[in-house]
Amino acid sequence: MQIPPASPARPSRCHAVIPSAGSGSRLPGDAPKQYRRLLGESVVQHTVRAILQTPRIASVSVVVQEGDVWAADALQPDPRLHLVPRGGATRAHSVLGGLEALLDAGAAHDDWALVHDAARCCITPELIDRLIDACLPDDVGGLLALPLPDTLKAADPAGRVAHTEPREGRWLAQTPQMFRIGALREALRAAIIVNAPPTDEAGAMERQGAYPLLVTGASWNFKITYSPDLELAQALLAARAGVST
Ligand SMILES: Nc1ccn([C@@H]2O[C@H](COP(=O)(O)OP(=O)(O)OP(=O)(O)O)[C@@H](O)[C@H]2O)c(=O)n1
Ligand SMILES: C[C@](O)(CO)[C@H](O)COP(=O)(O)O
Repeated sequence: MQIPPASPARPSRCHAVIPSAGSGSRLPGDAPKQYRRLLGESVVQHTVRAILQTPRIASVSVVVQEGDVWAADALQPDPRLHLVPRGGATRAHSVLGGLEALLDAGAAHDDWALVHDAARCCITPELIDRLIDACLPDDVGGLLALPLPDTLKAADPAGRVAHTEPREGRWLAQTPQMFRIGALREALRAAIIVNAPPTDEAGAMERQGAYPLLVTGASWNFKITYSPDLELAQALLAARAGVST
């Protein structure tokens, strides 16, 4: 991979990092969920297409496990797209592998990384632009997220309600999550070294004392996690494309 040089118009570039190295244990099948097919294309191909349709994204790194047998077939070649076989034990390890590959390829420490789950294939260029617009002028960066829409219950071990949690000020984290590459790499390294890999990039930054910006996302930017999510994603993508399923 080689990163194109920065230009005077765009001194800090935006790079997408797509962790695509998970096993999808909550959605068992012939292949990990990011390689399941929707409307004849892989989940990750739908994700990558939306990102490539965002002109401000300079490069897209899809992070896969070494020896991944599905990725090459699952993605259509594009000059801005790179396969990075540096997936790790957790999502945080995979993202760290992607950031290190970007730096090795010539990205600058103060370029931005937009980390986006391969499994959130209903993302749109408009949402990505919303995040970039909000974060570019910010010192820290931030993430797409949604204010909690429902009443929140805490469960006891018997599966009964222990109590109702307050929902004011609670948000559901989505992706992309946008931070400076150098700062995010240090934050992920620091968390991993003490065996506390966070489940998202904002979590790593929070451990460093930062306060990431919450930028309103969309309910349809959901993560494919369980089997019905595949059907929902297919229906949504089909409706957008004007085809029947
Ligand atoms: N070691 C890992 C684990 C996850 N991911 C990626 O992180 C994203 C979000 O993670 P999640 O939905 O939890 O995926 P999985 O870990 O694959 O699913 P599960 O937790 O059900 O096993 C997915 O695109 C997944 O491929 C990754 O790149 N490397
Ligand atoms: C990053 C994330 O999508 C934010 O909601 C999520 O945490 C990733 O999934 P995981 O199941 O926590 O690995």
